[in-house]
This record gives sequence, C-alpha cells and structure tokens, in this order.
Amino acid sequence: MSKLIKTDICVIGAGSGGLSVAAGAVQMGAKVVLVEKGKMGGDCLNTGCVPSKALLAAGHAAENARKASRFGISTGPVSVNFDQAIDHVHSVISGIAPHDSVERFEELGCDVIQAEGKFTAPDTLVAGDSTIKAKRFVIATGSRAAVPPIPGLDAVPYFTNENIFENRVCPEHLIVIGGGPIGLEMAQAHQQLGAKVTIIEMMSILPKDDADMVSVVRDNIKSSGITLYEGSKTKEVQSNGDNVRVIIEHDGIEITLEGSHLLLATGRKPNVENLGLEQAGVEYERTGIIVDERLRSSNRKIFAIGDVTGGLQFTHMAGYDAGIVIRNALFKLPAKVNYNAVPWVTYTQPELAQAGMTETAARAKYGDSIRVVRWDYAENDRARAEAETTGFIKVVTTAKGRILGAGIVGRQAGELIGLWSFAISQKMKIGAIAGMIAPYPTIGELSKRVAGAWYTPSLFSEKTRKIVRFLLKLG
Ligand SMILES: Cc1cc2nc3c(=O)[nH]c(=O)nc-3n(C[C@H](O)[C@H](O)[C@H](O)COP(=O)(O)OP(=O)(O)OC[C@H]3O[C@@H](n4cnc5c(N)ncnc54)[C@H](O)[C@@H]3O)c2cc1C
Ligand SMILES: NC(=O)c1ccc[n+]([C@@H]2O[C@H](COP(=O)([O-])OP(=O)(O)OC[C@H]3O[C@@H](n4cnc5c(N)ncnc54)[C@H](O)[C@@H]3O)[C@@H](O)[C@H]2O)c1
Repeated sequence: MSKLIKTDICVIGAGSGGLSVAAGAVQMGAKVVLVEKGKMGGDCLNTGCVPSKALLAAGHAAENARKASRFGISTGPVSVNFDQAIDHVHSVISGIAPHDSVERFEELGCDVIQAEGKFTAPDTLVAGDSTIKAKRFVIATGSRAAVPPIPGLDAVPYFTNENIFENRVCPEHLIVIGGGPIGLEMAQAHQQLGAKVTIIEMMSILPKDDADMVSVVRDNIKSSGITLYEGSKTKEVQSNGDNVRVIIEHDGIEITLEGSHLLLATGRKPNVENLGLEQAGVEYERTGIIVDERLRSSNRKIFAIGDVTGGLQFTHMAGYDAGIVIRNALFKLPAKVNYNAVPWVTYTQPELAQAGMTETAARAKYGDSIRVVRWDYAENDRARAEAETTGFIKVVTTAKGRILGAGIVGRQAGELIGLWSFAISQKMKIGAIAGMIAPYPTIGELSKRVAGAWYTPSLFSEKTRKIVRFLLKLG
C-alpha cells in the first residue's frame, strides 16, 4: 500500500545539487524528502569529478617521476600498476562517500527514499511505495553521457564516464571521441599511465575556452605523444576481433584507426525522461529543463538546478544553484542567479582555468575598448625554481580597469583562479590586485604582476617621467 508523505521540500536526485539543497534546507528547519534512484553523491562522486581527478593524480605522479631527471634525480624506468591506480580511485570515492550517504542525510533529519521519482501531478511525486506531496519540489536529476549517432556504435563495446573507472587493465590503445574536458582529462590520465591514446574531435578541442590558452594545452597534449585529430568526422565504428576500428575523415582523407578501447566523451544529455514532467507542468527542451533567473520551472512550485538545466555543468554550479533555491523556497527571497564570475578548470597538465569573460566574449560585448594584459610563467621565479615555466595569465578589463575576465594556463591555474572569480564578483578594478602584497616566491605572484602590467604604459611613460623630474626639482 502506498505511503503518503507531506513535506515542505522534496528533492529529486542526490548529486551535488540535490544534496546541497537537502542538507541546507533540513538544517534550517524545513521538512525534507530526498529521492535518489542510484548512488548517493551522483555523478561527481561516483563517475565524474572525484574519480577523474584521482586518476589524473595517479597519471601526474607517473609523469612527474619520468620528468624527475631534470632535477638530477634518476628513478629508472617508471612502471605503472594500473589496477592499483584504479584502487586509489575507488579508495578516494569510499573516503568521501560517508559525507553523501543515506545515513548522514537521515541523521541530518531528511527522509531519504531510494527509488526512482516520477511526477503524477503538479504537486505530487511517486517514488517506490511513497506518494509525496510537497510545498516545493527541486529537480536535480543531473545529466548523462550523450551518445552520438555514429554508424556501428551499437555493435561495439565502449566506455563512457559511467564505466571507465571500473576498467582495471591499462588500454593498449585508447581512442577517445570528443575533445572537451572529459576527453582531454581522460586522454591525459591514460597516456600518463602508459596507454597509447588518440583523440578525435569534430571541431577544435575545448571550444568553450580562450583559444590562446587552448593552444598551450594542445601543444602539450601533442608533445606528450597523444595523437590528436581536430576538425575530424567519425564516419563509422567497427569491431575487429578484440579491437575497435574507427574510420574518420580528416582533411578530406579517410583514415582507419585501430584501438583496443573506445571512450565516448561527446557531451551530455539532461536526465529529463521518465520524470513525469508533462504531468507536473514542467517545460523542457533538448538541452534541459527551462528555468527563469530564480531557477523556477514553468511550474512555479518546482525548481530545477544543476546539470539537468543544461547550463554550466559543474559541481560548483550545482552547489551555487542550490543556494539560490534555498533563498527562494525557504526565505521567499527573489534571489536570482548571476553567472558573471563563474570559474572553471580543466585539470590537465598544464591546467587551464577561466573566470568570467574570455577575451572573445568581452570583445563581442564591449568592442575594442577592452584592455588585455598578459604575464608569462617564464617570468615567475617560483615557476622557474620548479621547472614549470609553460603558460601565462591573461586578464581582460574595461577601458577603466574593471575586471571582466581572467584566464590562466599553467601550473596550479585552478588554485589561482579563485582570486579572479572573487574580484569579478565584487566588480573590482585591476588596481586592487596590483596593490595586493603577494608572498615571494609564489606562482600566485603572477596575479599581481599581470595587474601591474596594466599600468606599465602609463606608469613608465614620458608624461610620468616629466612629472617625476618636475617634482624632484622642487626639492
Ligand atoms: C568525467 C566527469 C568529470 C567531471 N569533472 C568535474 C570537475 O572536475 N569539476 C566540476 O565542477 N564538475 C565536473 N564534472 C561535472 C559534475 O560532475 C556535474 O556538473 C555535477 O555532478 C552535476 O550535479 P547534479 O546534482 O546536477 O547532478 P548529478 O550529480 O548527476 O546527480 C543527479 C542524481 O539524480 C539521480 N536521479 C536522476 N533521475 C532520478 C529520478 N527520476 N529519481 C531519483 N533520482 C534520480 C541520479 O541517479 C543522480 O544521482 C564532471 C563530470 C564528469 C562526467
Ligand atoms: N574539469 C571540469 O570541471 C570538468 C571535467 C569534465 C567534465 N566537466 C563537465 O562535463 C561536461 C561534459 O564534458 P564533455 O567533455 O563530455 O563535453 P563537452 O560538451 O564540453 O565537449 C564535448 C566535445 O565533443 C565534441 N564532439 C561531440 N560529438 C562529436 C563527434 N561525434 N565526434 C567528435 N567529437 C565530437 C564536441 O565538439 C566537444 O568539443 C563539460 O562541459 C563540463 O561542464 C567538467
């Protein structure tokens, strides 16, 4: 017999977004039901950020050992135990899992239902043997790998992010279709752990990032031995015994690639199916659930957050969205999203990080009045000491110096971008960063130096020299 539950908030999906809403709302006194059909923690913990960064860490460790000779340290040939690298991945997941677990959320006071949720009416969701009536619903059902319509794909085995972290044998030759962040991070992790890797990208890699910065990543990917085909169409996939054959068209020429394994990293699809969205009066399109600036769907009592809305698909954005929903649903405040200062990072070696507008986006909005300043890692003493001088920081401002965007490609770029995201969100001018005291020698000095470079043309000009000479004459 069906159990009727009446609640304040019902959250569907216990990934980055859903867990943040549930934890926040219940600790602020709301009655919360959390519905999850799969693993608690969603994509980020189980098949996304956490395993990918753990596998990259293993790859980077192998690569750093290989490169140790530049410091006069000899390691001998580096041998990789791939199975143990995957053990590391799963131990990281298990270490974080209690934080996202059913037990923790029940302890916080949530009613956790482990079943698939489906709306049957605008104010009713059915999950397992429970019928839930809530004052507000939050859809946080995430996304999954999009599988492109490549002929032959249904007849060959392939990895997506959902099963690649279960593979315990290092691929002899991994063919990756898609050169976005998933494709590049997984390509590099596998290459550094000993696989031969080929990437096929139909446009150009990392299309959402600054082209100058992407070219640094591209050079590094290629010089590491990964074969990269950009602007290439995947025409067909065939199985060949234990191998997979991928036929591509590159520069008008047909090329047949033979690999041991195939990874699809060709973007995401929102999880909108089987949710009863029509019964709930929630409109959606191919890219996801349609929401307004307050993250309300076409049914004003149902919010949608994170990947299922198809916007910026990052864990920190799902968390940010959660905060907006809490303010709207619990405190009845008309809080709206502001994505002006959003940071994101691709965790390859070198890392690529962006916050706010790229140069191209800023030029499109403000024209040629913008100013662009740049500073190279090669000019940074810490980067020299660590023999990691590849990369640069680029900052885009208005003519008057308000920071519009910053991009960093190089060592620890992801750690450095937070300062710029903060500065953009606070509408700061570049002078605030130029005036900051940065400890020496840190990679972080790059931020101060690039900000200082903004003033170089006026500071070291003939006009300044004249003023200084005049003032000195006064005694
Ligand atoms: C390989 C990879 C690496 C990534 N790396 C990063 C990174 O480094 N940094 C970063 O910021 N982002 C990264 N991301 C993106 C990040 O994982 C997502 O943006 C984030 O997980 C989205 O959170 P979410 O809450 O919207 O969805 P999810 O985390 O996907 O959670 C949705 C949950 O809803 C559940 N669900 C779905 N339908 C139903 C239903 N009908 N009933 C009940 N439950 C349901 C699902 O089982 C799932 O648990 C990565 C993604 C991938 C795939
Ligand atoms: N470090 C991070 O924060 C991180 C890491 C991984 C994923 N993510 C998130 O997950 C999202 C999904 O990542 P993704 O890399 O799958 O998607 P993506 O959309 O960013 O990139 C997919 C790439 O595949 C290419 N592509 C699509 N179809 C193709 C085909 N048939 N043949 C060849 N190339 C094809 C596209 O041109 C694109 O460059 C990202 O946009 C990001 O939001 C974030």
